[in-house]
Amino acid sequence: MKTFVQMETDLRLESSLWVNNRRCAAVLTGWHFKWSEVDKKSRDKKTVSVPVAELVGVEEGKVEVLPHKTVEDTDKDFTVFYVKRSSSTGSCGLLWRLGRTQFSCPSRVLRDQWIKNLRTAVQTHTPLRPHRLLVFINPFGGKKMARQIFHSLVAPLFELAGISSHVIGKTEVFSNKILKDNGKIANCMVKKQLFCVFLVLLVTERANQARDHLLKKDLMGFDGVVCVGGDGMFSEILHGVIGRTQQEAGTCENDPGVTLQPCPLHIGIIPAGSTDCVCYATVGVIDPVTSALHIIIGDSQPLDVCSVHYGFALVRYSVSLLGYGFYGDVLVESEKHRWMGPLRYDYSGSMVYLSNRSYTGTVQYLPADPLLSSPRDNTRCLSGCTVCSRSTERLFPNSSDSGSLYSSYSGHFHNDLEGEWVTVEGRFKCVSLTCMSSSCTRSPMGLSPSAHLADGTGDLVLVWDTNPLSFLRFLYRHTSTDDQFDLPFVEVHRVKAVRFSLAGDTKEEGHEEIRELSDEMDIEAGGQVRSGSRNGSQQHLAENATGRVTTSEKKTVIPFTCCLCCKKPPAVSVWNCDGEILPFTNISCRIHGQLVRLYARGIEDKAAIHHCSQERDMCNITYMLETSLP
Ligand SMILES: Nc1ncnc2c1ncn2[C@@H]1O[C@H](COP(=O)(O)OP(=O)(O)OP(=O)(O)O)[C@@H](O)[C@H]1O
Repeated sequence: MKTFVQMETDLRLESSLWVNNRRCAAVLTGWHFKWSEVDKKSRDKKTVSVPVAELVGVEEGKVEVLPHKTVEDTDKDFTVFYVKRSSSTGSCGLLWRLGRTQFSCPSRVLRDQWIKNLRTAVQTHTPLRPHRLLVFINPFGGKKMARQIFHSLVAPLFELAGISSHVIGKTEVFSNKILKDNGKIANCMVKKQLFCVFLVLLVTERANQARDHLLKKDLMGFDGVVCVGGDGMFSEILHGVIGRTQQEAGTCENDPGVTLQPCPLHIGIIPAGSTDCVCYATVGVIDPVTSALHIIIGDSQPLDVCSVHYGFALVRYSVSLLGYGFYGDVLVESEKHRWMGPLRYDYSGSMVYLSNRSYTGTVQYLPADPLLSSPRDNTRCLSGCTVCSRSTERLFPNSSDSGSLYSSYSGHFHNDLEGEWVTVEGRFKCVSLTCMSSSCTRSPMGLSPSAHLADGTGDLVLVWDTNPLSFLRFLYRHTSTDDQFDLPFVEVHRVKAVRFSLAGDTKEEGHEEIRELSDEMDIEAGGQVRSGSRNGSQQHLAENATGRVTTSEKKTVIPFTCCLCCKKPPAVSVWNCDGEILPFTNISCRIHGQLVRLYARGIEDKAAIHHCSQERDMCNITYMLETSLP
């Protein structure tokens, strides 16, 4: 802290600058860059204050970015790019846009001093800005627009921030990097602006290519991985990043009791899928420009991850929804109607609802400390959430500085599996577990509105069997602000771990199903499970470094085979794990606190930001009046 104060003092720069031919008083304090018109009456005077952490780039001359980048290279001007917020309708977060202001100085010397100081401030105070990024683009995700989204909206911003998106083509070779192109693998050249940043682009040609790349290729020197796609693509990258970290740490992911190592690589999500739930729940808006700006400034949002095991074999990781019963059935049904596009979810939801099914099972859960937080406490996990920050200290107790770089957490993770398990048994409409609110555009409050992104817990929602009308009421409440847990047949528990097993009369059928699936899925002792393919997009857990898994990929046998008009409803449902069907019913789940980090900062509180900026303006006005200008 002492050094920063010192740096802040060192970096102080104050002078008159001209914006649109109007004289402004400008001050750079290390943490903020502020300017306000000096010749206006004080009550009309407005101060613009940009945190240094939110500066995107500083360039010489008068720079325009729209419709194309143009630079008028004068020697007394410079242009500053920064994050500018605007509210958005229909989203819970704020849209970020690129702010731009051109400044003129009385002399070239002063101009150069401003540029140098602004760049130094950024380099000093934003240590998590990425310098090397690996970008994966799924050209088939969502509306198949991922490539265009990246090149038209994201690459220009990366370039401004010094992350050039000039693709090395067949005729161009940059530096000594030999690159494959023709649109498959392209490397980018680097232009020195704020930083020297290196970007590698990979447009995927098949499902799981990104995951395999992350598991097997040299990742030395990369700070982060950017995913341009939807939730399925994010999940692929999540598995790659976690798997690679455990491989390198020598941690056995198949052991359900093992403490997983937190991942040093950050993940950035540029939303370009048909469902972008993880992006929505961590940023508050589905907007490629907002997400790109979070990546550029190196925001860092820890995220809890749930591991799912079948016996001593890792099945998958989940961050948003792990749901049995209704949510599993809807996924199975929707897979049969992929041709309908996104409409298939509405159609399948209605069909499954009308079939009015429920399933027996035994749920065991390990409750989280009720004194820390509760799923019914009516709080929202927003940017700067105190529950999550306190959890960082609890999850990483031996870390000397819990605000320090993430890599320093390694090896200090606290294995928090103490407590008494609770067992409930009965007939459920659905059982679901989520590590985040899982809010999305359709359900702005999400599956569990008070769930936290990074507190090391998940919310377990048990919906007991009930009549169709009551269940509809429960489902409908997800689309409004009404409390979906305030119903007599619904329970919600904040938990650290969950086990599910088939119970009662379904036991035999369940075992049969698992035997069948075990035949389909080769599991070696201590090895990982490889599940089968779902329309080419299901992600499979890969062979680990030791090559213990040897099977080839096989077709998934979905146990839930009967159609909705069957006379006899199925006794067993399936698990929906972040949009993928799990091939096992009896599973154990465990939440790993802050296992990965995203280039995000959580959902910004619109009201607080507005209040804060008003206060800052007032404060700055007073400050300006008191400051004598040169
Ligand atoms: N080149 C590719 N060809 C086919 N599938 C791919 C390719 N690259 C990635 N995938 C797979 O496509 C799946 C879906 O991708 P993504 O999440 O980007 O799009 P989406 O439209 O949101 O998907 P969903 O079908 O889940 O709604 C992912 O599971 C990913 O593994």
